[in-house]
Amino acid sequence: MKSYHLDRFKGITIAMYSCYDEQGNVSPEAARRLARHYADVGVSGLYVGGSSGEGMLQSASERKLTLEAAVQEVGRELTVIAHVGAPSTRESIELAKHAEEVGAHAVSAVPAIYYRLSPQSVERHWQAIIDSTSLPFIIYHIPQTTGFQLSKSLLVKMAAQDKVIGVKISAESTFELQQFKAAGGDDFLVLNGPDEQYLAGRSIGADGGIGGTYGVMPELFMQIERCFAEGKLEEARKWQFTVNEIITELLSFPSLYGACKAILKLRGLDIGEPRMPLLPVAETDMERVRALNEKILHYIAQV
Ligand SMILES: CC(=O)N[C@@H]([C@@H](O)[C@H](O)[C@H](O)CO)[C@@H](O)CC(=O)C(=O)O
Repeated sequence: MKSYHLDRFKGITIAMYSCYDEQGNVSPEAARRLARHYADVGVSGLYVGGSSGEGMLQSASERKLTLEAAVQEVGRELTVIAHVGAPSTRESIELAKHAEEVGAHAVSAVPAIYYRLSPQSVERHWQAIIDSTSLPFIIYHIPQTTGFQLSKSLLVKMAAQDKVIGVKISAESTFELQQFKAAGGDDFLVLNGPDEQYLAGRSIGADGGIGGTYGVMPELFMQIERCFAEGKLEEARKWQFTVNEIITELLSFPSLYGACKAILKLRGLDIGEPRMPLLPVAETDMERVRALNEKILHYIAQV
């Protein structure tokens, strides 16, 4: 059995968006507002600095500012996981140590990006991060962006350590998710990444989910989770289909995060635009964004 309390990592964890001011600088104030909003909605946790958080587009000091703001605002109410993946192991270690200092509850990392890495390199990279703090560690498996395919054997080797408490799997195969769950064992968390498959992931063994589109409709994902936990599978499926209709529309914009941020802005939560090369919503698309926001609010009102 792991010596860490795993339940706190289950449920709905929001992959928090980046927060910038009008000049495009990281805004700790906006990060606090956004984190507070999610805590008030009642989600389980925040995943800070991941894909949705644009960690890879920010300097280490910017990432630290965002994490500090989130932990200070909601660290006593929510589980805060710091994504510390970076192009180099050295930078990831710096971020992991900082995450521990400021009170994050876990660290997580993708394999180092850009270079094609051997499994041995990735293992050494993750191990160096794990050894740099006393925090639990969650592997971030997202092969479609990193190009690294995590094998079951490496997963099993990593999961044998007390500190390695789980994997966030953003690959789209629910079969792989189930295989990782079986390989990791009962006290190893598997967290669903593709939001379109939240219910499928949960049904086949995921313990919860971490997702980017949760940020514009956390209530709907909490509803799927509630229905699933109560065994109301027909209802859970209905809500998953609703969510998928919304995600399909979100993905039709030139940038998913641009659309999500524009929606939050319409609701009074201005967290800036995505950072280039990610695109903001074009003025000509704003009518569509407004209609989508209305649709999401309509569904949220039915929960
Ligand atoms: C490939 C990818 O970016 N997947 C997203 C999903 O939330 C994704 O945006 C969603 O399912 C829409 O396709 C997450 O798994 C990533 C995530 O949680 C993060 O921001 O770190």
